[in-house]
Amino acid sequence: MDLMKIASNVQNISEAIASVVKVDVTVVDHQYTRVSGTGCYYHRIGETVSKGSVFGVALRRGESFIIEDAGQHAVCLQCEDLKYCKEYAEVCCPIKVNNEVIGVIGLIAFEEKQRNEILCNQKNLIKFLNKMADLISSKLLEQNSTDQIKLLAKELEIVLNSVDKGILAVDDRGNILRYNQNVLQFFQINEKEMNHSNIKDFIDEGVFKALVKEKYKVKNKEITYIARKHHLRGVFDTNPIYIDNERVGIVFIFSKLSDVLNVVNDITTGTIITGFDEIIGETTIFQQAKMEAKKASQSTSTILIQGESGTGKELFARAIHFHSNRAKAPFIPINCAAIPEQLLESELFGYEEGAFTGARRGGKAGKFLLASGGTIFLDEIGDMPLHLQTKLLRVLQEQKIEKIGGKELIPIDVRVIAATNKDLENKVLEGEFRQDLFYRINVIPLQIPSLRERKEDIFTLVEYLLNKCNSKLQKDIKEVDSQVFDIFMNYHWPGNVRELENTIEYAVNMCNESIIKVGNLPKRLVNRKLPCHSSSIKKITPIKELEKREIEKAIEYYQSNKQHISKAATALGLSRATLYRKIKEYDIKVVSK
Ligand SMILES: Nc1ncnc2c1ncn2[C@@H]1O[C@H](COP(=O)(O)OP(=O)(O)OP(=O)(O)O)[C@@H](O)[C@H]1O
Repeated sequence: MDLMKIASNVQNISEAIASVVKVDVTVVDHQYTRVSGTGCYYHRIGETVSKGSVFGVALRRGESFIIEDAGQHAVCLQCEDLKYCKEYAEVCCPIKVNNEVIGVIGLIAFEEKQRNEILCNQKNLIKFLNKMADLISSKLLEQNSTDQIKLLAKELEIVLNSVDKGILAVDDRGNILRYNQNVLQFFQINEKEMNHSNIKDFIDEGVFKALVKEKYKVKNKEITYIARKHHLRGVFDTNPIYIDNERVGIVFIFSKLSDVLNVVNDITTGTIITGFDEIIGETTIFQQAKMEAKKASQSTSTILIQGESGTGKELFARAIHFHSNRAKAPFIPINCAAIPEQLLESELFGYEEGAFTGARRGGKAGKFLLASGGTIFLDEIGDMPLHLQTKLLRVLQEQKIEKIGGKELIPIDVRVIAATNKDLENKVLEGEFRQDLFYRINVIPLQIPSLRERKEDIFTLVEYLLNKCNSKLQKDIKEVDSQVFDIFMNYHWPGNVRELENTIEYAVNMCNESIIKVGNLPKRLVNRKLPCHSSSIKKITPIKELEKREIEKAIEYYQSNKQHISKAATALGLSRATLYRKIKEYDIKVVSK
């Protein structure tokens, strides 16, 4: 508690007292510094008084007392300044805050007349001086609370400005009460403009009215703000401000949509960063594909990746994204075949609140919006229904999307990489895929070779996948037996690298030694004695067997008919005699009715 903080107040009070009481007044603080003074003490404000002086004693004792005969009093006799002292009498009173002495106020007589005045009014003067001491201490307390409030306000301002969201408090009518610096950046306006604004300048009046219905509490409400050249999409939350159970306003917390989407991306896909060095393959045909993909990553044109299932199309798409200058923005994959047709449109383009029954409150941002600034990977695009192909074509041409139930076209900046394991050109010929969309997405075609076409890569792939599985399953298998490689090289790998990866994982699970042997492989690979193309022979049925089956079928079908043999023979295109011969030959049982 420092009296110096209210020095000018203390001086005013001292002067007021001096003019009423007609004696000089001075105040000394707990550090023996003169804070105020009238008459000859006025010029001595700021000096340090001696600890042995009357004021020093008063400070230490913490009680009021009077010196009637200055110079003779026991206290005066110990004072270092005794020989210079011109005082006749003194009244001293401690100034206390919460029982702590923070200073002393004193009345000083420099003449006999003043001394008499003091002596005649001793009681009243002490009472009066105590009241003045209380006045000074309450002034100090008041100053301290004001300082604390100022400090709190400053701390709050620092906290509000260090939040990376726009925070804005308004009263019930929408008049601006408080805001942080981010709000100014968010709406790109200056303080003067903000001070003259109303919340309805930033959000739709209808939205503000709806807030009343929601009891001033909403979450993730979308906002589109267009003013002058500034165009912004964001979301906001609100909370009512209550003081003593009375609502006095609302606080808005604004975030940029792109920031929210980046957070979503960081949490969902952001950690799976794929580089080209994770795509394994040394053969010329595969290296060629990797080189083309690297080149494509430097452009923003649409890419169509074609290749059989499991060849690594998604791996390539990821590597292209993370090798491009969009790497810091989201990579959003969506499998067009895995999502039911009715849901695919809302997954891709999102919807507004109330767009259809069951639509989520606050609507939903589709994958295109989530991919803002980044890349969307449309996997299995060949399975996209025709009506969505039309919508996708429009989006790609106009670079704008329209949410389901939405009224506005939202500009987007998204690179599209599509992939398919179907023969898309054939689908175009059969009318199942729009030709114009095919040309629109096939700007940079990328063909990923099947594992069959690059069997030499099996060696490096096995080494890579073995390491991957070892760390996944916490095993330490060193190598793969040469007989296993023989089987791998003779197999036709319809599931490509995915199938090889799963085969290795199976073998690592089954292997209890340090080398994977034939016995650790899945049965489907080991039991294949014949070269890959001969497997189809098993499926070919001998003609005689087919003939027997068809005769049995015809006889069973006509068995309730009196002329069942004649009918069956006609149906089979045989004479009755030939049919009888074949029934005998194949030992078919005939039950006649
Ligand atoms: N060249 C490669 N190097 C290392 N791993 C690969 C390679 N190609 C594919 N893989 C692995 O094989 C699995 C399947 O790859 P991916 O999903 O990219 O294939 P896809 O062609 O997109 O399959 P689908 O057509 O079924 O969607 C993944 O685990 C992937 O990591």
